[in-house]
Amino acid sequence: MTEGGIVGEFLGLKEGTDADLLAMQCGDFYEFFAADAELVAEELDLRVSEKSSHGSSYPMAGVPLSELTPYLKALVERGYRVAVAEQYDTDDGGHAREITRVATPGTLIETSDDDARYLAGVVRVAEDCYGLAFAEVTTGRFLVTRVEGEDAAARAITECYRYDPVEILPGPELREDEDFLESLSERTDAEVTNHEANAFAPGAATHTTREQFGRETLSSLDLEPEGPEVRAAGAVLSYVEETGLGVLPSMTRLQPYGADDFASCDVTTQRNLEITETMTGAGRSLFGTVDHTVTSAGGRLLKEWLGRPRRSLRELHRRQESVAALAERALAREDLRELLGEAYDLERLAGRATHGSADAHALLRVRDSLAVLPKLADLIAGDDRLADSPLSEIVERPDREAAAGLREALDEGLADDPPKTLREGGLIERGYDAELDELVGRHEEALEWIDTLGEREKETHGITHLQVDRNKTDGYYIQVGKSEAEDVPEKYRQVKTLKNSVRFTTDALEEREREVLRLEEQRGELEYELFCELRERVARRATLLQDVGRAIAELDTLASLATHAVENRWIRPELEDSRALDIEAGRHPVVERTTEFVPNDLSLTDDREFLIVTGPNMSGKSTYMRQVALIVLLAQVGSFVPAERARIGLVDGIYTRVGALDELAQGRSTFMVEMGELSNILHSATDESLVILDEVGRGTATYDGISIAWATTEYLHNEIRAKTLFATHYHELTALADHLPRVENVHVAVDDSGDDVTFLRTIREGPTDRSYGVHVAQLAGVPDPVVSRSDEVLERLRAEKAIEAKGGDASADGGSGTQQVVFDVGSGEMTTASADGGSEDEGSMPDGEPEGALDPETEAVLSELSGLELADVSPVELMTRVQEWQGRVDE
Ligand SMILES: Nc1ncnc2c1ncn2[C@@H]1O[C@H](COP(=O)(O)OP(=O)(O)OP(=O)(O)O)[C@@H](O)[C@H]1O
Repeated sequence: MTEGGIVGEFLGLKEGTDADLLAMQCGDFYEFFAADAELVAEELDLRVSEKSSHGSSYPMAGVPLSELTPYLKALVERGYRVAVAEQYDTDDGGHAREITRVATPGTLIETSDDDARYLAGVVRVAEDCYGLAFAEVTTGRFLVTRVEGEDAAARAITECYRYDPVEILPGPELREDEDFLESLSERTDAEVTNHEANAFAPGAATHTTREQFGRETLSSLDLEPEGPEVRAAGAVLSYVEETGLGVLPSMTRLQPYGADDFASCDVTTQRNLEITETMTGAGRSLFGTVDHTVTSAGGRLLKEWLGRPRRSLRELHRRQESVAALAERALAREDLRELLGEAYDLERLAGRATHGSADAHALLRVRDSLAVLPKLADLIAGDDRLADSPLSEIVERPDREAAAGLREALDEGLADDPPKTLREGGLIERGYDAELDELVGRHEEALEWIDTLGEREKETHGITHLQVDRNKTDGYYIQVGKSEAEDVPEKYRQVKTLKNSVRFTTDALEEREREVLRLEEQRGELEYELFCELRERVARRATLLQDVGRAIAELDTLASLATHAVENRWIRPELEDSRALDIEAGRHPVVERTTEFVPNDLSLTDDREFLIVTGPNMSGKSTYMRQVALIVLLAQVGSFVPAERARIGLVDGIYTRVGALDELAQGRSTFMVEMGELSNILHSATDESLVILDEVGRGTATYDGISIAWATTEYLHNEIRAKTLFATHYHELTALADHLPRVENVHVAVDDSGDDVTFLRTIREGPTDRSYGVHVAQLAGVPDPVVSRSDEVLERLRAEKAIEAKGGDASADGGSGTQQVVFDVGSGEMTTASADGGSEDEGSMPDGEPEGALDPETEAVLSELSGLELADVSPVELMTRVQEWQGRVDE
């Protein structure tokens, strides 16, 4: 022990670690001292006591050894890194402690959370080149990728969003990059940990990676030694090792993936399309709607698929074929799902076995899950339709012979109902090990001798009130009623007198007792040894468990897609390598679940690539566009889609600009966010992409907005040639269809033949000429006088086709410099003219003579008008203001 006593030892260990908290073993407890004790007590509601050590008193809080795990979990899940120091015996007969592990969010193997918990490493080797590694310590998954190009930083962040890591290790070069770190913290909830810089060094990282995955792995996977992804991987491995987890054996397979494998679906788009979470946090995401998986691994895989649409026709056809087969065979599908429900999370169990934290029940779960595989295979083989589908490949992929061998070994080795403890016997089945059987035989024999001793003694010595029993303090004893205590034979030695009875022992009983204890101990030890052998055998088969787990997850995901397709009348889309996008009677996969949905068509072809979608507020423009994006996404996941027919040319990416609810909360201007997203799309989209734009330009003054929307349309149409749907309230844009060959107008129809306006939710060809904004204002409860006045203003605007703003005096003394401003609603152009006849803008000059000097009220109105920030006022408020100004000027 160090000089400062136990607390001194604690503080010394604490100083040597960068963990936030230290749990130090002291006998049967893990103790936290000093500030750590107070913090832990506060977080976990523990009682704080005082510990005197070397003349001072320190706060102390502790948890029993066996209960550390839940506390550790709770602390790590709250974001703390917790070091654990274990006690060992020293040569001089005392105790000392050393830190054996640091539990962090990304290395928390004890999690009971079904979601994946990735630990990520990110390095930047150049402005336009990042390497990423994502490892899941609980399952052993280990993925690496490289992102390159002008937008590499944004794409690296998108990858992080996609895997949603719980802990991120940025390379040394990223630690000062505030923009990057800020984007990371906006996009993920991960803890950021600065792991030692050396671990990211090219040489060291390559060495670590080779040590872990094998010398030849890098070349066989086509990964460049010392490349960015290898550096990220090496750092992650070194961190896992340093935190003392020892789960490294479950990380057997390095899986590189590339940008070309997947259609791009960046963070913004995933959020806009509400794939795994909704923008407001309320309602259902796409995942929440289509998830019918019955295993947690299946749920994780489905989420991953939805976030990563594919581009390979082959892979998609394979998934579609499987979904189709399962959709057709309702009974077999239900049987399959029932079987899947019997499987546990094999990937996670593999992790626990390699980590050494699997108990006998965990191994039984491995056994039972492995037993599901042949049943799944039989079920698939027993149905022609399923047997002829790629589902057979999925169940044949894992090494079934090895799986059967391991299952048998577990079946033979493990007792059916083992205790929770590992060292007290009862774990191993009889017949598994001859030595154990012999020990158990002798143990049972000795117990039998003791069990029957009472009867024998009664008979031999004629004592009626006699029984043989055992307790902790006295061990085995013969208990005789007081009235007969005098009559016991000589060999009885008294050990204790109670009120009504006396306890005795004999040499023979003592000897048997010693034998029982010795045999119990030997049996416990041997069983533990045999159990550890079994557990190691399972650990050595981690890859097999991962394969079987993956097959089960895949079947579950495919069965889930099939179930949703059947229950919601989804159809199999035709996929092709073309630019076609043809959807008949398409529906929104989430909205259709809660609304009487009106289906709509979409047709994009080589000469019709860009649709301008107009229609009143609330008519369904956004829903229509999102539904198209979601149908394409689902098709590229391999799912069926909500439509009556769909022909889909694969896209290389889906890009959206929709809303910015959450960004607003973070204090950025809506317009800045909008333009940032637009800029990203214009840089990233290609002629094979699908672009969805909702109301671009709305966040700024009208003329700027129209101009930006106009130019964006031209650029997307002329330069990029992406398939685009663009919803707008700027009717001026509909004129673009006359100028740009592949632009067409569609609108969401309403019925206004009666007094009221009815939303028909139907998409029709051509532009709309009205926006019914005033009607929506009325629906929203805007007071009647404002609504009727708005109608009047609107009528006037329609009739005159121009808003005329009478100009004020340019000079303070009311001189001659008056101007007129005219916004021509038809052309969308604004013109101004000064009173001396000079035109400041190109365009038509308004008729009429300039007015003379203005009265003060009009001047006041004009000054308010010129000071008005259009972006800050809503249309309804604007109308109210105009109404007020008109009143003041008319007087
Ligand atoms: N095809 C449809 N069938 C049934 N309901 C629909 C359909 N399309 C949209 N809706 C419903 O209409 C409402 C308005 O839709 P949406 O938000 O898409 O309108 P919008 O035209 O984009 O509105 P705004 O221009 O004000 O943003 C939503 O509540 C949606 O559920």
